[in-house]
Amino acid sequence: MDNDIERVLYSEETIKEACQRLGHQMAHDYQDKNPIIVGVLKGAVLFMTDVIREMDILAELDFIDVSSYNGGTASSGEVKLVHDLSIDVADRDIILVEDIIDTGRTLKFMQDLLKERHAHSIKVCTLLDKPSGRVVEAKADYVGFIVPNEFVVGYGLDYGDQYRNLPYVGVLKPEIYENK
Ligand SMILES: O=P(O)(O)OC[C@H]1O[C@H](OP(=O)(O)OP(=O)(O)O)[C@H](O)[C@@H]1O
Ligand code: HPA
Ligand SMILES: [Mg+2]
Repeated sequence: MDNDIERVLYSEETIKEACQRLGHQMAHDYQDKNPIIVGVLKGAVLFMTDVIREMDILAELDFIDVSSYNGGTASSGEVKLVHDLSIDVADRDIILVEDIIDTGRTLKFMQDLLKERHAHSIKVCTLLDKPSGRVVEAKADYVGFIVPNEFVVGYGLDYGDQYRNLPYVGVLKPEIYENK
């Protein structure tokens, strides 16, 4: 798989340092709040499991699966709820954990859903933020790295459901997805 990567953006070690920084920041902010930490399937799973282990606080975990890329490199524009939460979020403090915010459509969909269900507070932690991709207004409260306007894979991020198991984040060679 490494041959398909044009260049590594964030190494395993760099990602680990980001998980420690973000985890400690959130643990400080959520001391005694017992938040529900919601991982956004599938892409955020690796980041979620690493960052929560840096958080020495009481917290519950849940997962949600929303999809809009269908394995491609561009948002379909339509976000679908594939797998819903299992915990009632009413009156609870929620931390949404994402791998990347690009157009912002996925995040806005989830924030609207949580507001409809009367969550007490909603904050967002993302490993990667691609502000150049925004189509809708969407902002994260805890950000690992700002990425350039390129399609990245690895550490949970996919192209065609592949590359998620790369231990680093890298830029996919355009020839892999061009003319597909
Ligand atoms: O800001 P956006 O343009 O909405 O893109 C960000 C979302 O897109 C990707 O998920 P995807 O829909 O590919 O599902 P996956 O996590 O299962 O790969 C990524 O994991 C984010 O959840
Ligand atoms: N890589 C993988 N999945 C994504 C990206 C990306 O750059 N942007 C939105 N979903
Ligand atoms: Mg994806």
